[in-house]
Amino acid sequence: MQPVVSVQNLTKTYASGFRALKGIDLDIRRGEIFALLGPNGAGKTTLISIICGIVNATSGTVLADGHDIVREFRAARSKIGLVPQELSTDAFESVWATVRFSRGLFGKAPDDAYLEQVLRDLSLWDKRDSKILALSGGMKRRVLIAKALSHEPTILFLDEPTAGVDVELRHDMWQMVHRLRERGVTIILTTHYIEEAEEMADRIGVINKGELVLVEDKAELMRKLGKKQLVLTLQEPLGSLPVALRGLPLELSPDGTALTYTYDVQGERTGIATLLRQLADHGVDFKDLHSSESSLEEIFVSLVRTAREEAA
Ligand SMILES: Nc1ncnc2c1ncn2[C@@H]1O[C@H](COP(=O)(O)OP(=O)(O)OP(=O)(O)O)[C@@H](O)[C@H]1O
Repeated sequence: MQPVVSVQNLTKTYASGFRALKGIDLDIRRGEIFALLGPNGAGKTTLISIICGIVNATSGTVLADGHDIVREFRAARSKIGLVPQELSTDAFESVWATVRFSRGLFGKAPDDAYLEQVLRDLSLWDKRDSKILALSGGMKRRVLIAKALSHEPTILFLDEPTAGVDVELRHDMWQMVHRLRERGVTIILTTHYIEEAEEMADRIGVINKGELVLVEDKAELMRKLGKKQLVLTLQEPLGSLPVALRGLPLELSPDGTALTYTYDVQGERTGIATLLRQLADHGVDFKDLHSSESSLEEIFVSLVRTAREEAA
């Protein structure tokens, strides 16, 4: 099946000379929920802003539902809904007027029944006559989503949808995303949160320093992320790892006082019992032991490293 969004060799260098995107190739499958994950400044917003026609690319091409986003801008844009991070709408208008106006901008014939359904799905129907100005932050976020859906897009971008929102809105948002997917809408969201990607996405792309370092099915990625570490603080510093222990996923800290053992949480055996036995056999005593899960940062570092090694 043809991808619904096709990004080829996309680069962006800002006027400052900063290279925000360094040759991105990415195909989004029709009907999937795709999460773009990356640390601050990785290039997520730049990438989706280019696809949505808000920022010009320096080079490369993007097709949205088969339309070139530059040569066939209107056709491409009409397929796309964008929920930005911040609200930039006329604060003095009512919710209803805002969504009707948004729909009109895309040249769509009025369809009040459709818009009513969108507002009801977002628990905004009761607020339809309220001025945006008078709404709470969470309600304003809902208006952003309603606006993005007003012209019945087939591709919906959500930029950091749940950053700073309360539990109820987060829950509603996730439900809405699943409902839209059932209707065949493709959803692309950016996030800092592994949990959010884990909860929602079919596939995950990791972007770092303007490069797409990995695109993978969620299940596969979660398997890779499922690493835990056991840190042992030693009684006596070690000059080096005993030879017999070198085959294990063990790392000695530079000062020789701690050993870090990395294991796969989803593996059948953690190997910890064997590790402890072998340490005892080789006279390595420890005074403290604690376990930790890999932090998002460590995951990124390890993913970047893996991607580089595979490319080499
Ligand atoms: N107009 C601009 N001029 C110069 N540099 C910019 C401009 N817009 C963004 N950048 C830089 O490009 C890089 C990528 O920014 P972008 O907003 O795409 O990142 P992001 O992954 O969305 O980050 P965040 O999660 O913080 O929103 C950042 O280092 C940012 O400072």
